[in-house]
Amino acid sequence: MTDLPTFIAGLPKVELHVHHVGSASPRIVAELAARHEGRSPVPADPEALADYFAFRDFAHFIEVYLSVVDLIRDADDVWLLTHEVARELARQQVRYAELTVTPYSHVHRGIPAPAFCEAIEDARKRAEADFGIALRWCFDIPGEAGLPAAEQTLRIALDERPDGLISFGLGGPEIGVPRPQFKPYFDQARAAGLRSVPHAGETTGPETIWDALRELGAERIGHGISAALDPELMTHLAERRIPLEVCPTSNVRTRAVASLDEHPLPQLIEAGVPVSINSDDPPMFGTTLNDEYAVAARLLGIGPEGVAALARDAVAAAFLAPAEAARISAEIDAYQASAAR
Ligand SMILES: O=c1[nH]cnc2c1ncn2[C@@H]1O[C@H](CO)[C@@H](O)[C@H]1O
Repeated sequence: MTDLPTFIAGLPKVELHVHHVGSASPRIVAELAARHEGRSPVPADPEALADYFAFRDFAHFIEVYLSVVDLIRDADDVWLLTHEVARELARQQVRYAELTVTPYSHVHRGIPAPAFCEAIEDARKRAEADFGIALRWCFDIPGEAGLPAAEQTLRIALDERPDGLISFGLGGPEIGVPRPQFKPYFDQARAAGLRSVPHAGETTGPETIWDALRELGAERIGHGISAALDPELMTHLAERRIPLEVCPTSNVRTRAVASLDEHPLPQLIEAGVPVSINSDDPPMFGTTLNDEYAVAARLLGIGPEGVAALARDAVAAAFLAPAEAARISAEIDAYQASAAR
């Protein structure tokens, strides 16, 4: 049996909770910063960038995140970012990824919605041809921008409707951004066939998750880690098979959780809550999806068998067609069998 990091590196995976801009690697950020020389607080030097991605608290994280969003100024920047994010995911043997994109933030900075959607779609198709990875989009509302952003995100989703668009989300801070106010927008998105995947229970308690389920029709929950504080909620998630998109290192780096040893992932798994392991904003958190599987393995005390099971659980939680999900699961089975020899 190969060692666990090597096993994880070769394991076919899917990723369900990873942000477009949040995945801009130091190299891409440096390239974008150089393109718009001097008009950004974001350091172009990868070393200095590592220090720049050290967050005092969640609000500071959002502030830094938005400063990277400011680097993306035109459709070419969007294309470059998207194609490079796909390259990095494929390098980690990701076969399928649901990438969270925040169109409002880019349109708000002057990139027309049609040009933005054309750029992500073209990069998505090129990535499939170049790297063999299937990308789909979650369009999320930046919660800090409130109802005007909800309105525009819904408009872009319904008017542009890029082929890769499959879900509708809500990101940004939860504190001061109650979920029920977004119900009209999620109702319309779901009526149009988009799947509901809001963030909830990352920086606030279980009641935010209950709101996301009851008011926004959430089919999966972004993060959702505070469910561990509410046994009734964990039972509900387990019985209804509503998956949480857990991003362990993100929660520590944004200070949502004090340390990995205090991360509630083991309690969630113990309660039978469906969980997928994800990286969220990998370069910002100094991690990768492979690293997150290694963190989960350590927290759960599992080896290759358990890690392969986590990968299958993510496939089961994905908005994949059954045949495609079966194909990726079979690839995981074959890989696990060959690694065991
Ligand atoms: O871990 C996270 N939690 C919440 N929002 C996040 C996270 N990572 C990235 N964003 C993104 O930050 C944007 C700010 O406008 C939000 O749109 C959200 O998508």
